[in-house]
Amino acid sequence: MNDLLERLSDVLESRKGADPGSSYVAGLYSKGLDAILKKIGEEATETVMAAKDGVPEKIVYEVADLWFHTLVLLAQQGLGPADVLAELDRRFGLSGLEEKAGRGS
Ligand SMILES: N=c1c2ncn([C@@H]3O[C@H](COP(=O)(O)OP(=O)(O)OP(=O)(O)O)[C@@H](O)[C@H]3O)c2ncn1[C@@H]1O[C@H](COP(=O)(O)O)[C@@H](O)[C@H]1O
Repeated sequence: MNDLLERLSDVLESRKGADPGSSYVAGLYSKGLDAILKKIGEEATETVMAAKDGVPEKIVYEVADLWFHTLVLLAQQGLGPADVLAELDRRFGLSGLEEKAGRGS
């Protein structure tokens, strides 16, 4: 589970240059950055609507779609989940909460 984002990211990387008709991700890459950004906008809106509905399963489903499409964006930009996790880790370290949680050195 811990390395799921990395494994998924590897799959997204492997779709680069693949036949656009062979996979959803390859098709999205072939449409370009604007198409990826449009999907992120749509999934963000669907997440908002799910939260307004207040159905937990719907929220999880839509957030998964949103996370997935942001991972596609990162891959398309030559980035990956490790870059985002490093930034979150940096902020967590800055907050001082890391030491309180017993993780600090
Ligand atoms: N996790 C996902 C994943 N989450 C969501 N989606 C796709 O994202 C789209 C979500 O868009 P919508 O909800 O708007 O549904 P839609 O109307 O079908 O969307 P469009 O086709 O119109 O864009 C759907 O087509 C989903 O199939 C995903 N497609 C792929 N993955 C993962 O990515 C890997 C590679 O996928 P392929 O490139 O398809 O092999 C797979 O092994 C999966 O693990």
